[in-house]
Amino acid sequence: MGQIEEANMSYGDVLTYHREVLVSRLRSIQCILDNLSACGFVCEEDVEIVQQTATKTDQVRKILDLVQCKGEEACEYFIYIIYKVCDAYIDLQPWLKEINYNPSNDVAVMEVVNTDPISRYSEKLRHEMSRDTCFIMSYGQREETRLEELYTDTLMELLNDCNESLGFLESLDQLLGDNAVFNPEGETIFVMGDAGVGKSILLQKLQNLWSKKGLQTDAIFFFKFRCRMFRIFKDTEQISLRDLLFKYNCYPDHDPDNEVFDYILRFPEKVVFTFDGYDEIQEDLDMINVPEVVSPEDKTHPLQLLISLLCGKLLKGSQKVLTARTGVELQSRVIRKKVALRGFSPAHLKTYINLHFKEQEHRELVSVQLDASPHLCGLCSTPLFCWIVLKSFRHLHTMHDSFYLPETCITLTDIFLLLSEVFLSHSASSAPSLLKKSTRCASETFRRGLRPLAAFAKLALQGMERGSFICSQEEITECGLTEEDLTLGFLRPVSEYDTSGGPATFEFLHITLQSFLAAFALVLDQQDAANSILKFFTECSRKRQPSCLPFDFCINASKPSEKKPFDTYEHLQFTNLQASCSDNRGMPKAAGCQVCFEL
Ligand SMILES: Nc1ncnc2c1ncn2[C@@H]1O[C@H](COP(=O)(O)OP(=O)(O)OP(=O)(O)O)[C@@H](O)[C@H]1O
Repeated sequence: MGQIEEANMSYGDVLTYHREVLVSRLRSIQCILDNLSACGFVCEEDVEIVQQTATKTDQVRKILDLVQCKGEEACEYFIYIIYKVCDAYIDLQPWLKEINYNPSNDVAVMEVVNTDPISRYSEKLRHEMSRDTCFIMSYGQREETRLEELYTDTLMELLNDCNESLGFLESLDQLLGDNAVFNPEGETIFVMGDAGVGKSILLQKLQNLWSKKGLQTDAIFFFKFRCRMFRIFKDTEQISLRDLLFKYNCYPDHDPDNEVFDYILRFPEKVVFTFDGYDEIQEDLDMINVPEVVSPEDKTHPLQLLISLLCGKLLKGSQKVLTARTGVELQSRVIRKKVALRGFSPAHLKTYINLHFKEQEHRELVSVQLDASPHLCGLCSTPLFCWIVLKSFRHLHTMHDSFYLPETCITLTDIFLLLSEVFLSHSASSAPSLLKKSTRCASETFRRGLRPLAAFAKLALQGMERGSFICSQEEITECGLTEEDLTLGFLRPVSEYDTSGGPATFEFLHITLQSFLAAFALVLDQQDAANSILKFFTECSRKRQPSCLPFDFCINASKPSEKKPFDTYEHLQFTNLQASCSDNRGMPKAAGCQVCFEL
């Protein structure tokens, strides 16, 4: 026999006694009907009668009447459904505690299927999130690696509002926890770090953990956004919060009564958001000059929605993780806690090498090379550069049986040249003979690959001049690139936000690669005067005030609505750096590059 506090009461009596609570708090009616019907407690006609009843509360009354007519077993099963599908009947969980409900052995063997739209949507989100996050995209579309086979922890330093260290996060699953929160009123967890330090991968891992229920949170919804997505909207475009969530993540199925959205509004603490790459939209936010939106029903510009979410004007209490490059400022009152990504420690680097190379002999050879070159090793604390370096080692080994990089003192320029060589040699080589490795001849590879390389460089420069990281098929063709060139790996498709079914757009594998190629285009163009090589320097010298977004647009009431071509500066710094490196090879060595890179 199951237990309820009013020990002598029958389940039927409990339903009568607590009828008011049940009528006012029971929401997901379909799930109750589905299960009652599957177990034969109600027939099709009963279901129709309930569904034809006008209001939700009257529907609950009808169901209560029905189960009470069917007897004790039906009444207990009704309570058992509420007990089992706790997400959907979250409002009634305190009531179950109050009556001290424990299922009887008889009812515990009965099946309950969760057909509630909220739970189903949560499952759908988890499923899609798991599918979308289980691979790390590398080498364009050429090669994808399972996240779990390559993900390595990085140093995650907790900071206070004065950027003083509060220690290090032990593991990523604690990111959403209360540890090191310096401003409980703040709504946003701010993760910052240099280009390529692994901010996006960290979010990907976080999303993947949530999809597998491996994250310390009881959030049942998780919405992920790349901030650059917000740039695809025209200035005049307006959307609702519902569209932002569902259209740009995933739609709830079978939810005629909008229960999912209502639930999100009622229980925002059950929602996690990640917004990746705030630096990419900082200037766009500067231009917004209308007051913040606070109504979840209103349509407004998506950037307004973003600001309202980050400030907690919308869905207050939801958890938000925002990433940005080092140097981007947010007002402290918005920030709940701050995490600075510091890249791989020597121990992480060792783990990462071991994941890359299965054979002990190879691991040792690579480690010896890295130990012999402190500059190279320094670069490898940044996961992106580490990935390039290790890929290059692997490529040299596969193609030429060698594990030796050309110089012991290596600059970023060398690293990107090596990456380009790897890409270009893919097109040049027929499969290497099983017995004989080819002899490496970098100059020959570049000579043969000059046409596509110059075309990619032109494309990169044009994008840089426009302040754009996305290129259309048309621009690609105009630069003389063929379909075959696209498979080299310099570009990767960006299709995630192309809901209109329009032609595909592309982005460079990484923004630093685009910067390098843009610099390459400048030095390639022999017609250009020497001073034009450094043309982005003037842009970077217009140093901007650190922004106190997301509030300063309220203060600066009117700003020009025209978008400036040079929105952010770091990639331009990088282009300048590469241009000056290329102009005088070997001058700023890797460590120097690293310092400039952080400017
Ligand atoms: N934790 C990690 N484990 C393994 N590889 C990583 C990790 N972090 C980053 N990488 C590698 O570095 C590359 C770049 O990482 P990511 O795109 O996350 O950098 P980022 O900090 O978001 O850069 P940006 O500021 O330019 O957007 C990844 O594609 C991946 O190959």
